[in-house]
Amino acid sequence: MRVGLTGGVASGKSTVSAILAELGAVVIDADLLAREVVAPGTEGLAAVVEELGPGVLTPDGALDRPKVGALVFADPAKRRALEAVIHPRVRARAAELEAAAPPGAVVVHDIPLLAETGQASGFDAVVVVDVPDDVQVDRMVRIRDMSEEDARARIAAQASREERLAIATYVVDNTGSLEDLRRRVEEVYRTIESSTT
Ligand SMILES: CC(C)(COP(=O)(O)OP(=O)(O)OC[C@H]1O[C@@H](n2cnc3c(N)ncnc32)[C@H](O)[C@@H]1O)[C@@H](O)C(=O)NCCC(=O)NCCS
Ligand SMILES: Nc1ncnc2c1ncn2[C@@H]1O[C@H](COP(=O)(O)OP(=O)(O)OP(=O)(O)O)[C@@H](O)[C@H]1O
Repeated sequence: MRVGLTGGVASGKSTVSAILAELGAVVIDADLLAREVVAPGTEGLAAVVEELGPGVLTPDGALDRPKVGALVFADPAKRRALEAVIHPRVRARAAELEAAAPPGAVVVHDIPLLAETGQASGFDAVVVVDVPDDVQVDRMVRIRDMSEEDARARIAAQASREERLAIATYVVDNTGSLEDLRRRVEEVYRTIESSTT
């Protein structure tokens, strides 16, 4: 069983995937892989430098993530260039991890840009974590200390709430408490598990 998990920035995907992992799913996290493939010393990092220039490195040779974020969320062409380096490498690594999952596992792919990259049809089910834009902004500003402008730029780089809901098999509303979220995720997981038997 292959499940896609998505949602806008700061909607609660990582929180949902942590609950799904506790419930027994094998979770493959695209954001984590997107860091691995540009770790210091990788050919992925060299390819990013080729595209965006050496100014995107910190003095110790790592990707300067805040700097790259400021660059690519203000310039769609640069964002696409970065994605063209990172996405194929993330997909290859995700496929390797999936191949190593135990037989019969529920494999959850946590992919922020699942709707944007047209991957929905490749999954048996798609779970969308849904909150209004203002809740995303509030969580980025309050918890992550981002400016409202940066938060809105990231949202603007993503599919709309409606575009994501259109590909959902299951919608997980995350406007309530963390306890509400856990209850809903357990309910969805039970339904997914029972659909595999
Ligand atoms: C621009 C980068 C360096 C900023 O790093 P930073 O540590 O601030 O953010 P992080 O990687 O943890 O991403 C946090 C969230 O930002 C959003 N986001 C990231 N990349 C993108 C993008 N290309 N388009 C739209 N939203 C994005 C997602 O909601 C993601 O969950 C980084 O996000 C990146 O390398 N992005 C390009 C790769 C990509 O598309 N990743 C997303 C899934 S593979
Ligand atoms: N129901 C909730 N109530 C209060 N805070 C929440 C709730 N759900 C998530 N959060 C908090 O909001 C923040 C964003 O959640 P999380 O990191 O799970 O989102 P995400 O979608 O994975 O983000 P990103 O797109 O940046 O990877 C976290 O600090 C998380 O603890």
